[in-house]
Amino acid sequence: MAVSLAGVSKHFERARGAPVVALDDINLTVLRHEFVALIGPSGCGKSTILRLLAGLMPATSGSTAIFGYPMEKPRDDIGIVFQRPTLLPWLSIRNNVLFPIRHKRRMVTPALKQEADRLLEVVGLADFAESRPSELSGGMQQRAAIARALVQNPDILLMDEPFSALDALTRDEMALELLRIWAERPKTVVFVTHSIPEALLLSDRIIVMSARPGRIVRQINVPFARPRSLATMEDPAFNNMANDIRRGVFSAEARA
Ligand SMILES: Nc1ncnc2c1ncn2[C@@H]1O[C@H](COP(=O)(O)OP(=O)(O)OP(=O)(O)O)[C@@H](O)[C@H]1O
Repeated sequence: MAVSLAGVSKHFERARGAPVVALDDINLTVLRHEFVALIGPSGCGKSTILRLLAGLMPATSGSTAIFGYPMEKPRDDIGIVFQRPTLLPWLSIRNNVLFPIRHKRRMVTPALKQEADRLLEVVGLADFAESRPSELSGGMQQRAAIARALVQNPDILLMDEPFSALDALTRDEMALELLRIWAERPKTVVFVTHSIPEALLLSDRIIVMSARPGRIVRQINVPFARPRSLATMEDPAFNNMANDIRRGVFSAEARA
């Protein structure tokens, strides 16, 4: 088991009024090398789940474990891609990608530098390695942030709507690239998205959450064979499943 949440609730205190119950009794396990997508209405607690798994904050109750160990603080074997790129403005794109390694090991070997350049190539930024973040578009910065999350080849990758800042074509390209990277270097992925087709294209299992307080209302095993490609999305079964999930997400049950 790579990831497990057992009876997890998260309340946020507010300056005024009762605390916000963001998550209520979440029970979720993710197997090693499984690719899981989290979907659900805005504000249902998807990002909160990722932040708990990343060790960025504690749960109010319940337990969170990574590889069987209670999650208490951020770990080096977890890569995170947030909704926004969060690059350091004074560093070049290459040095941003290398930042987690520099931070951890204090020195960067030529092999790691090569790996950073390889990843920049993969995300289409080879020509921008020396540029500063401000010289890149939002989507390009996000691609750099994806390369940064991958540079340590983490066992667990947490991705919070990582492609939402990208245009539709780049988004599909990056999704397929992520699948390729995942096949080449298997890892456990928890991927938050608002896009049902993206969740179907990428994941082994889709977790559907209800509106706040966030609960898991449905889990769907995605049956499409791998490797997947854009052709997978042309399969009529793909559309049927997407429509079925869409109805579920918008149903009274999901909003209860
Ligand atoms: N630091 C915080 N302080 C107070 N409330 C918070 C905090 N972070 C999240 N919340 C609240 O918790 C709930 C869940 O937020 P979260 O960001 O996890 O939702 P989400 O499903 O990721 O939303 P979206 O799809 O819009 O990104 C929301 O009601 C939000 O207002």
